Amino acid sequence: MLELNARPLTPQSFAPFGDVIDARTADSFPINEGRTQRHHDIAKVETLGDDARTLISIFVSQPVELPLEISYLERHPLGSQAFMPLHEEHFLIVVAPPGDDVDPAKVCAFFTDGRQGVNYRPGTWHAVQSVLYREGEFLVVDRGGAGNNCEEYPLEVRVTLG
Ligand SMILES: NC(=O)N[C@@H](O)C(=O)O
Ligand code: NI
Repeated sequence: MLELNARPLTPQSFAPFGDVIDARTADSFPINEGRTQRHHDIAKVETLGDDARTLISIFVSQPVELPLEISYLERHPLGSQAFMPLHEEHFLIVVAPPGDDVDPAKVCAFFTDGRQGVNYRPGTWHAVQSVLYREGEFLVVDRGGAGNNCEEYPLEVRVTLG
């Protein structure tokens, strides 16, 4: 069993896996006569393969128990997948870099601060959505279309916090 202690999510630490979606760290500029600040082009949505299209969905998730014990990671080779909390929910992230095999030494675990979302780039191995403490509601942007866009990799991981 791989044991990991989750650490705070930062754009730099998450860079090998995708983007952190956070108004506080994005480039922004005023629009709408100054009434709105546009936090611009925060994450790269990618949809690959036949009949690819972008999906917008909402996930309502029940909280996970801690320590989080998972038995597999998954990846979406044909598209990115973004999760943005709608009510400042905190969630756990377990990721490994894209590739056909997962090197346990490269598996990382993070926790978010409520203001952060993530966008997994295509092929990033990750645990399924794991909200902490209370039911969570997330806006999800990912890829629809032909082909298999969800592959699993068996891996036993236990994640603790703090
Ligand atoms: N299956 C699904 O839509 N969600 C997963 O990909 C996930 O990462 O939670
Ligand atoms: Ni996924």
